[in-house]
Amino acid sequence: MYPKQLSSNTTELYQNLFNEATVPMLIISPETGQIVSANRAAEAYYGYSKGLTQFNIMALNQLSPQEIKQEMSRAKSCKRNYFIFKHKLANGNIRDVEVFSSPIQVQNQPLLFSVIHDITDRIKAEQEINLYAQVFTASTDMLAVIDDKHAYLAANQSYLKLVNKTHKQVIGAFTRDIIGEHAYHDYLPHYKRAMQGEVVVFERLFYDANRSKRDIEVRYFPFYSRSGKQAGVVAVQRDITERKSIEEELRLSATVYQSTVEGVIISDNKNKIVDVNQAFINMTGYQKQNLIGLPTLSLFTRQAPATFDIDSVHHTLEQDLSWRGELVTQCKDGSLLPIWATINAVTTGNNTPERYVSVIRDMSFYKRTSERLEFLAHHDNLTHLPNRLLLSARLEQSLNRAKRSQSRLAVAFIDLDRFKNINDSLGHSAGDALLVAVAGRLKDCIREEDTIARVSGDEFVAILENTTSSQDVETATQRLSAAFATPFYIEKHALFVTASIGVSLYPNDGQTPSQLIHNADTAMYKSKQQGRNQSALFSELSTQDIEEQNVIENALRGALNRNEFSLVFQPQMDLNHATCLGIEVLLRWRHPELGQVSPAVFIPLAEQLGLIWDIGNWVLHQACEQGKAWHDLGLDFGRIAVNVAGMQLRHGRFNQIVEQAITKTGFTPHALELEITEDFVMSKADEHIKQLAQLQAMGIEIAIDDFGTGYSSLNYLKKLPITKLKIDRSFVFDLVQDTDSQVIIASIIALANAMNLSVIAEGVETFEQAKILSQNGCHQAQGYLYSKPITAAEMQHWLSKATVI
Ligand SMILES: Nc1nc2c(ncn2[C@@H]2O[C@@H]3COP(=O)(O)O[C@H]4[C@@H](O)[C@H](n5cnc6c(=O)[nH]c(N)nc65)O[C@@H]4COP(=O)(O)O[C@H]3[C@H]2O)c(=O)[nH]1
Repeated sequence: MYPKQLSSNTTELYQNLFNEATVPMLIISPETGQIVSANRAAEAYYGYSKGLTQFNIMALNQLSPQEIKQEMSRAKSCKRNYFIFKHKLANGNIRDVEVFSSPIQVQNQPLLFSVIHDITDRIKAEQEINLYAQVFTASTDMLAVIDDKHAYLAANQSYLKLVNKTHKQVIGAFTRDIIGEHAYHDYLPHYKRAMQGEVVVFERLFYDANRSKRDIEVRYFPFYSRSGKQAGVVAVQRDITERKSIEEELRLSATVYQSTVEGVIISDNKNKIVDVNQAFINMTGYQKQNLIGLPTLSLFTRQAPATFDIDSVHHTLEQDLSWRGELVTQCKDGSLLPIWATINAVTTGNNTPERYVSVIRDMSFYKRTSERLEFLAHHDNLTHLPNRLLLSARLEQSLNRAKRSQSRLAVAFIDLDRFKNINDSLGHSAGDALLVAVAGRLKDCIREEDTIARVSGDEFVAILENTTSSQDVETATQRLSAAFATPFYIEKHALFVTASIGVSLYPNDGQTPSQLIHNADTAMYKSKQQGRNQSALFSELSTQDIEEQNVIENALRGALNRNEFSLVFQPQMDLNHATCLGIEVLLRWRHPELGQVSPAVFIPLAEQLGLIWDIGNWVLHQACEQGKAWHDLGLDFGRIAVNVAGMQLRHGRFNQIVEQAITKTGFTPHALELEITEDFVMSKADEHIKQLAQLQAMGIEIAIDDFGTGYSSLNYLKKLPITKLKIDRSFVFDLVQDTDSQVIIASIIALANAMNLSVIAEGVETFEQAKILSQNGCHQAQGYLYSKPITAAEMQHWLSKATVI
């Protein structure tokens, strides 16, 4: 509905107002859109002075005639009275305009009165604000605007997520209420600085809604009102947890790189060195600056291992982008260092190598350790001689050589005589020192191509190559024996040590390492039986010797049950009165096939096999029974002396067994004497003082057998509850000719006298020996001169006669 018609005066007034108004105004025909009239401000604005009425208003909008039509009909019917268009000015600028249109009627013609507002700048500003708002909202940084009263003016989604609150809860709320008292106090000093116009950057830990720890970087910017007054702070917070952990990883990697004990070489894509770490410098002694630019692989020698091939390393690196293996690098001082290298390419996205990282591990320690382990596996720990394993391997090789060259070789088995005595009397450290010294001498007396090995305790085996003639064998054996010609000085003792040697020969005595070693052992055993300190050839052993060796062990195991043992008796004489002071009981073993076996052979074997306990108990019981029987017959024989092996004494129940033998047989303990070897008793003197004292308290006497062959301590001799020393028969044997033996015997006698012990010599065969002994103060003797060991019946007969010879 258009307003009613105006009077002409009013029309003129409005016309003037229209023309002079500072706001651009247009009068437009709603039918056509044609500009009917434009005021001066409009002409100035559009830049068409006096020419604006030639335009259709919509032409300014650059619409098509069809669009103009539609727009006009919309304008006529539409209730809204303003529109926003883009109008083109005369200078070609396009401006955003807001058109306020009011329908008027002039001279019955319906017109549109339009006021034009240029809103280009406002729209631009709005667009800008809108853009910022979008950025603000969408930013992954957590943004909040806080006013000077600590209240939130704005907060974006990320921030709301961080504090786990809604927009409504946050806006207008105080920071203290949203982030909590603790965080508020943390933030406060930074906020205060920002409120003084500073840009503040700091980091802090934040626990998110899931209670996971996050690293947050906070930036506070001051923000100002239009008046230029600071209105608050813009807080930009960024979750730097990932960045921090990457930084941490990098820092760690850098620390590892510099502090690792493994050398690291970094090279470029042409494998030229760009950096090395300190460990590599320490390892090789090079200066870093001298290495930069060198081809990495040039550091590794082509020497060892033999399989190393630089070209294949290049090839593998190109193909697999990694290589690992054993190499050798030459250090600055020229030494060669075994290393384990792991080379990996660092690639770009398309798998092209950008860098190579070589990690170098010093293998010298492992090499040394494995060499050491290898050595230990094949050598005896004490003497460092080859052990049985290496001996077998070497013998195998020697045999192969001998087979090829049709030559001969000898295997010598060397066993120290009475080594156990030394161990027992001087202790294990002296025993060990002796073995080391023996090993040294044996090593010195063989040729370079020969081998000397230690196969067990005091047993050594030598491989003597190219021993073609029997003269060669004899010379080699003599050389081995010569190793024992002079005493060994161990712990201030001069030890005269001998060895029994057995020799087997390839090809006659065996074809394999085990056959040859076994046969040399058998020959050695024979030389022991023959009285020690000699050598025997396996080829010279009788078949019986060899078989005996093999069957003796089995035979001994059943000997007691088969009643193969018996006792013989040998009187002990008073030289002054030619009366019997005692009787030594000696064990005999007769095997149905082996015949009589010497105690020198079976007693050590019984000890070795652990049979001596039962055998010894049997002897003790039999001896007591026999003594009782003779007592019952009224025969006077002084004491019965029974040999006791070390192993029996070591048994916790020995004293009990003695007591039982006495009780069961009814024999008097005062007529019993136990003979204990010097070696054993000295080695365990402290342990056995109490045990022997108990026996002595029962009335039993203790004598020390084989005196002079061991290493007695005077101190222990004084402490031990003993009453008698038995001079070993080896001294008596050459008493007449050998002044050394005379001196030793004189010393033993003097010692016994000084300690108030009685002394008896064994093995007396001649009157001359008896005379010298007597002259030196030894008035007791035992030996073939008086009687060989005889059976119980013979002894009984001997005793029942007038015991005067
Ligand atoms: N050449 C020579 N020899 C003489 C003479 N008078 C005695 N003999 C021998 O000297 C050895 C003395 O015994 P032993 O030193 O205790 O040495 C004994 C002893 O250590 C051990 N033995 C013997 N019977 C037993 C036993 O029942 N138990 C233990 N544990 N060992 C025993 O066997 C060793 C050897 O015993 P046998 O062969 O019986 O050798 C005996 C004896 O027959 C002589 O004038 N000239």
